[in-house]
Amino acid sequence: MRSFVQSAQRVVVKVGSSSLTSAAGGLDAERLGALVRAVRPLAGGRLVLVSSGAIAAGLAPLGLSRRPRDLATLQAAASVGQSALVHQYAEAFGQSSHQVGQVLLTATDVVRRAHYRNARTALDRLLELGIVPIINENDAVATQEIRFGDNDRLAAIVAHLVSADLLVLLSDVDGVYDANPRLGPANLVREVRSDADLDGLSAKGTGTAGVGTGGMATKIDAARMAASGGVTTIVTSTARAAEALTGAEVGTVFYPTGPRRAARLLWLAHATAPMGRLHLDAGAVAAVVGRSASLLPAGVTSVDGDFSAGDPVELVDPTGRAVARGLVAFDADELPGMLGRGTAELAADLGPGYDREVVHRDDLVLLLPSR
Ligand SMILES: Nc1ncnc2c1ncn2[C@@H]1O[C@H](COP(=O)(O)OP(=O)(O)O)[C@@H](O)[C@H]1O
Ligand SMILES: N[C@@H](CCC(=O)OP(=O)(O)O)C(=O)O
Repeated sequence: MRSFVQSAQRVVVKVGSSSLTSAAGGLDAERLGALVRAVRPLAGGRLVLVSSGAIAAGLAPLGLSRRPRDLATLQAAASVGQSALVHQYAEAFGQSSHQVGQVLLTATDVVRRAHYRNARTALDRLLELGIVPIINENDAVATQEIRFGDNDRLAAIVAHLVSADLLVLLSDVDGVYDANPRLGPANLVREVRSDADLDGLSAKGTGTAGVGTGGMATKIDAARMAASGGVTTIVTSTARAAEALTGAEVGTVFYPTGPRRAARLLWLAHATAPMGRLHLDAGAVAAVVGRSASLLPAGVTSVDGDFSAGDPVELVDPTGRAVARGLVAFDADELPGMLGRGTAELAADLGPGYDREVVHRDDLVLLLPSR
């Protein structure tokens, strides 16, 4: 038995579209009901559910037989499907008198400091009130640029946002195998303590006929991301969820590989699309990487990209290697006139608003050596 599961006070469970849809596509109320029965013992303060399935649930009402390709129709399907999805959760949890609360997040909600605090406060309060938060990406308004992209990654971020002790990623396969088990014989990977345990693994293909976006590769990325921020993660199937949540040795466990980090910094480190690049001189690299200092305008030699204040950018060393990511404090078009100059001089010249860091140390993450 796994004692870390039995002692977990807050657990984030993520369920994929593959576990909620019928073979014909569309939402399957029975499968959803089975999932709810499996997670119900944690409901009422310990459980946060991250559920996919909005797009799958929206297909039939819109008369679509498969996932649409264009963003606007996807958004429409998600909008229609999300309400059906949450309605079904409300009914299923309602059987044990548990209330659910829908929370739809976009990437900006966990990057910008004020939004991040707001999301955290809202989730904390829901849990204190004994309500089960049902989280999904806000697909109806998310654009390509500001997407989490998949709910596995979103669940890893949510696990940090609520300071969860445990993240459980549920799918239609009972763990991570060394190759896609649907395509031939494969061996279950029981434990991942470092990236070396994943050497040679192949994670191509998904189980869902095009309604989900994850696949095993995104679950592995999300589990590594959560583990790098100190959250233990189990990957297993919905069918084994009840066992996994009582501590049975099922699925694949990713053990923590790093200390706990704020969710927004975790997202920043793993954000797939920085909006620009700041080129640093050697002194600035030494300050930022070696001494965890803020980045000042004096150490920036040039800037690429079209970003606004608050956007994620990559910090690169003089050889062009990305060494860190951060939330930039100025718009791209403000920076060229500031580069290489001291903050006092900038303040005297341009005004007091310019006497500050280009990237504050609290908004900076150093990239993992493996990246
Ligand atoms: N190495 C692997 N181990 C386990 N499953 C794998 C692997 N590689 C690919 N897969 C596939 O990933 C699928 C799960 O991903 P997906 O269907 O996207 O799940 P969900 O919709 O639950 O997020 C499995 O059904 C399996 O076919
Ligand atoms: N947000 C989307 C799901 C995206 C996603 O990651 O799907 P999945 O791989 O099934 O977890 C939806 O609700 O349809």
